[in-house]
Amino acid sequence: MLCKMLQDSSSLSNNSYVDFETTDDKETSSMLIFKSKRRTRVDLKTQAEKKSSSKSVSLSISDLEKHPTRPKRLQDEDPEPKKHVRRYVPPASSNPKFTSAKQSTGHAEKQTVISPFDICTCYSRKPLMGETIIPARNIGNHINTVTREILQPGMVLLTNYISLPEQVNIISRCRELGLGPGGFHQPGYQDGAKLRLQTMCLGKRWDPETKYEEHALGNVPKTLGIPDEFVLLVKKALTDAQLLIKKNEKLRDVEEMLPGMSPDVCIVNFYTTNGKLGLHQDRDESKDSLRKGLPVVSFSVGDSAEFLYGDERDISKAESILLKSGDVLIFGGKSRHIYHGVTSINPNTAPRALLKETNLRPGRLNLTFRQF
Ligand SMILES: O=C(O)CCC(=O)C(=O)O
Ligand SMILES: [Fe+2]
Repeated sequence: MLCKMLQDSSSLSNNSYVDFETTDDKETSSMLIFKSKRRTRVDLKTQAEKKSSSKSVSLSISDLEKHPTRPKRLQDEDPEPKKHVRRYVPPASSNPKFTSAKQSTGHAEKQTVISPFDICTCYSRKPLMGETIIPARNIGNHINTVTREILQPGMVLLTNYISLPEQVNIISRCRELGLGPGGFHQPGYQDGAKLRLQTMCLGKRWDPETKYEEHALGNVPKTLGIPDEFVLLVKKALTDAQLLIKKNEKLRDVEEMLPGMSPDVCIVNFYTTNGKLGLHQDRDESKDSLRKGLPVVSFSVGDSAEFLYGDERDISKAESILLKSGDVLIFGGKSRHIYHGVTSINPNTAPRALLKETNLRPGRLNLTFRQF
């Protein structure tokens, strides 16, 4: 393979670089060939090495001919033992965002492997038998009590609603699903613009460009459904929000202000500490769902976030709230069409006990549930 690339690089002018990527079933390597008058320098990097330091070796053409495969020296110099990284190679699809890009470069077959985004820094474990987790309400010295607040008609904030074991389970399920087919990826638009977060869909698929159009998603792998325990938690939160409204407002039918719903869409977002999401409306669901004001139910886990909402797409007129780990925000009925977005993630604000249990990366996991 190396010789083939070098032959191909013979067409290169001097002092020029060419970047090859090769993939075998174990790892992806990138090869940067720098050609000058006398020598050809080859930089070999695995994906992991690409992120840290690169290795390069300067060899003449004759040296290289002695090393028809990856030079031994480079293999021996690996500073760390290789970690096993599960990689997903998506099938070619009509959707450019998911294309695995087996492109013919004219020099070598180039195949881009999309490494799934891992929301945890290393393997997170489930508690062992008999091992106790600090309950969510006893993190630190203060008690985190559940509060329920109506922010405006149809919009309810339940703070500290999701218990610590439930948050641990959310992270572990999302991590597992996020590493598999159809898992976390950085979504974007056809023009190349990208959202500043990682996302995946459970249940029905949504994409910022193609929305819910199934045919536009080509042969992207089908995702798993929404875990049952997530659905139960959404329904419980909705019932509690409705009870709060019922108690506060003299209404004959609470459904008029906040209807119930059965989620069939869950968009999971992961924001690293510089992640954000501009003001937008969630209005890609079916006409019927939007007309009835079927609510969006949002779970926050990890670092807290500055969340803006308002009736106009104008940051200066928007209200701001802090969404913390374990909070549930619901907006339906008259609030279903609010503009909303995330302006910042507050680093180092995730509960310590949660990080200890899960090794969640710095950042915030957000799940929004809707009924299409
Ligand atoms: O992260 C959040 O709190 C909001 C996410 C959101 O608005 C969306 O996914 O549409
Ligand atoms: Fe949204």
